[in-house]
Amino acid sequence: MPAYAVVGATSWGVTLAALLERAGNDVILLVRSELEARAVRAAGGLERLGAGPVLGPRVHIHPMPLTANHAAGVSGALVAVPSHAFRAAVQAAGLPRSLPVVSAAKGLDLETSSRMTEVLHALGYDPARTGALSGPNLAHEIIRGLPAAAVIATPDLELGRAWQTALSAGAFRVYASTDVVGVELAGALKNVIAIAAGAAWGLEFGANAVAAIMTRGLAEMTRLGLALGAEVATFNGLAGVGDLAATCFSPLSRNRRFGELLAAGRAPADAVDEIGETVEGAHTAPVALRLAAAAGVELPITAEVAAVIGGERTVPEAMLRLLGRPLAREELPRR
Ligand SMILES: NC(=O)C1=CN([C@@H]2O[C@H](COP(=O)(O)OP(=O)(O)OC[C@H]3O[C@@H](n4cnc5c(N)ncnc54)[C@H](O)[C@@H]3O)[C@@H](O)[C@H]2O)C=CC1
Ligand SMILES: O=C(CO)COP(=O)(O)O
Repeated sequence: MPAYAVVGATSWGVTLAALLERAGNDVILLVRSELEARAVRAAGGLERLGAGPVLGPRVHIHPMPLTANHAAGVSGALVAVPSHAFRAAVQAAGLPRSLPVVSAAKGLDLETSSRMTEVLHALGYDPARTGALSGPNLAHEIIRGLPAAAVIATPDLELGRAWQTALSAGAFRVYASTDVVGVELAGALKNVIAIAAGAAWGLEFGANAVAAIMTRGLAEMTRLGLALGAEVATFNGLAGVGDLAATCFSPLSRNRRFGELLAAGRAPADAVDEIGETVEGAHTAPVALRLAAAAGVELPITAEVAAVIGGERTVPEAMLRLLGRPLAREELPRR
C-alpha cells in the first residue's frame, strides 16, 4: 500500500492528508509534539477547518521526526507549513534526503529570498526529486469535497505523474507541470496582489477596480517570473491566474481579508492578529521587491502593498499613487 508523509497539521496539511487517504494511500501526518498529535487525533483533523472529523484510520498522526521504521515505506513527503516555518519544520521532520519532497507552501524565505524548493536544496534534498504544489485551493472548500484543481511541478514529469495519482481523489484534480520556478513564484506572488485586491474591496471600489488590480498584478507577477526563469504559460494557468482569481474574490482568503482590514485603517500587526492564521503575502511583499530590484523589474502594486505594510503610507495614499502613474501602453509579458 503506498504511503506518504505530510509535514504540518495546518489547514492545508490536514486537507492534503485527507486527500491522500481518500485517494487510497496510507499517510503519516507529522506534527510538532505529542500534545498536538493527541489534539489532532481527538478532533479527527482541525476544528478551524469547520468540517468535523476528516481524517480516517489510514492517517497516522505522529510527532516529528519521521522514524526510520516509518520512513522505509514512505514514497514521498508534502510540506504544508507557512514559509516562515518551512526550514525549521523540514529540519525537524527528519525526512530522508533521497525522498521526493514537495512544497505546498505559498511564500518566499524572508532571510534568503529563496523559493521553498531552494530551501530544500540548501538542506540537501535532491533538486531532481523536489517539487511544488499550487493552484486555487482554499482548504475549507476542498475538505468539504467541493471540486478543485491544482498543479504539481517537478523537474521530472514521471515523478509528477506519481504525485498526480497519489493526490487526485474525488473532485480534486491534479495537473502536472515541469515549471517548478513558475509554479512556486506564482503561488507566492499572487498573495501580495490579493492583499491589494482586498484593500480595493475594503474601500468599496467595486469589481472593475479589483479586476484591474488582478490583471495588472498578473502582469507584474509574470514579469518577475520570466526574469527569474519561469515560463509565461504557468502564469496563465492554475498556479497563476487560477489562484489569483480564487484568492482575490473569495471571502475565505486570509490575504484578501488582510487587505480589507488595512483599508479599514487597521495596523498590519493588528490585522494579522485578528485573522489569527497565516497571511503569507505580508511576508512575501518585501521579498518580492528585493528579487525584483536584483532582476531590474518593476512591481508597482507589490511596491505599494509593501509600503502600506511597512507603515510608509495608508491604503488610500497607495491607491492614489497607483492611479497617478504615467499613462502607458498595455504591456503584457509574452516570453
Ligand atoms: N489554507 C489554505 O487554504 C491553503 C494554504 N496553503 C499554504 O499552506 C501553507 C500553510 O498554510 P495554512 O495551512 O493555511 O496554515 P494555517 O494558517 O492553518 O496554520 C498556520 C499555523 O499552524 C501552526 N502550525 C502547525 N504545524 C506547524 C509547523 N510544523 N510549523 C509551524 N507552524 C505550524 C502554527 O501555529 C501556524 O501559525 C501556507 O504557505 C499557505 O499559503 C496553500 C494552499 C491552500
Ligand atoms: O492559497 C490559498 C488558496 O489557494 C489560500 O489563500 P489565503 O492564504 O489567502 O487564505
